Amino acid sequence: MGIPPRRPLSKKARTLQAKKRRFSRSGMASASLSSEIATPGVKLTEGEGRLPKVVLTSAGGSEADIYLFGGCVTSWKVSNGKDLLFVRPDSVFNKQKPISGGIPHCFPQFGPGTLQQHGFARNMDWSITQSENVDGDPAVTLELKDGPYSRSMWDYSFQALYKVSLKAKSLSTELIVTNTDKKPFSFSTALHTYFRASSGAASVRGLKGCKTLNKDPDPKNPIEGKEERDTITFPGFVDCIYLDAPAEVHIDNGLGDVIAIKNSNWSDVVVWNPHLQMEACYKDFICVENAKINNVQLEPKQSWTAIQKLFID
Ligand SMILES: O=P(O)(O)OC[C@H]1O[C@@H](O)[C@H](O)[C@@H](O)[C@@H]1O
Repeated sequence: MGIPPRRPLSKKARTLQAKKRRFSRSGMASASLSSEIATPGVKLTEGEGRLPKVVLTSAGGSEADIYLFGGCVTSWKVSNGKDLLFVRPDSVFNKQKPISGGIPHCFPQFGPGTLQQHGFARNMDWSITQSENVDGDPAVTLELKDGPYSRSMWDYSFQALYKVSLKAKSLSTELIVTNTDKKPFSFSTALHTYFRASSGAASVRGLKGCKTLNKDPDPKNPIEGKEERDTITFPGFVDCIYLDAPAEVHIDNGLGDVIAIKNSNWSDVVVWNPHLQMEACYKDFICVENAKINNVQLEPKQSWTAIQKLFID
């Protein structure tokens, strides 16, 4: 019996096949593409530099962009169209450098340390493993696994799952790191969130009483202290770690918005503004980063989970 002749593909099937070919060439997850495309409010598109980008659109009118390169959320637009995140004007979208803006990952090192600054996760292609839409609220889960590039720096087998969920007034992320190796490993991590702001008018509340590690003037030898202020402002260069921070912190972006950052298991917060080190853009953002500064130790098969929720009134 010969091979039966193939039925010609419909236009929709041809487009899907072409997309699958395009993204699998660059190492992206093609297996998940069809289910991803079938999920309302979740779309895989080409972003800047033709890099694959997931766009989430909620029934409540909010929108979020997530680049697979770096697993980086670059935009969170609330229903009035305002983007509450910031991407630095010096960002490049060519995989030669991490995307400098939005919510880059720092993993498996916050730094400074023996690996590259902030680790390699922001320099690797993540893939889509799942997408869903619950009552008009979309979510996508990205995955990062070790490969030759990560192994050359950090010789461990791991899986990181990163679920980004969008609602009308919130953007949530859940990070699950699993040790898939036969030996234990340890890591530090952060979500290096860039909030659009008028830095001269912006402030952060909720960190009073925390133990601080001030990285100014020397990031390699931070000065220990305690935060005495109710409200942290940005009159100059700021680079400070807050240890054992509370589960909720508030940002006034100086542009008319108050954003609540709620978290579970992100024990620390980093507050950063480069001031004159980045003369072109320091006035336009502040970074408030949920972080895990002290190492998390994972035995084989163990996982660590942390959730960050950004809310707007
Ligand atoms: O320019 P990068 O690699 O994204 O890092 C920016 C800053 O990130 C902050 O989290 C650090 O506390 C700073 O010390 C650092 O300079």
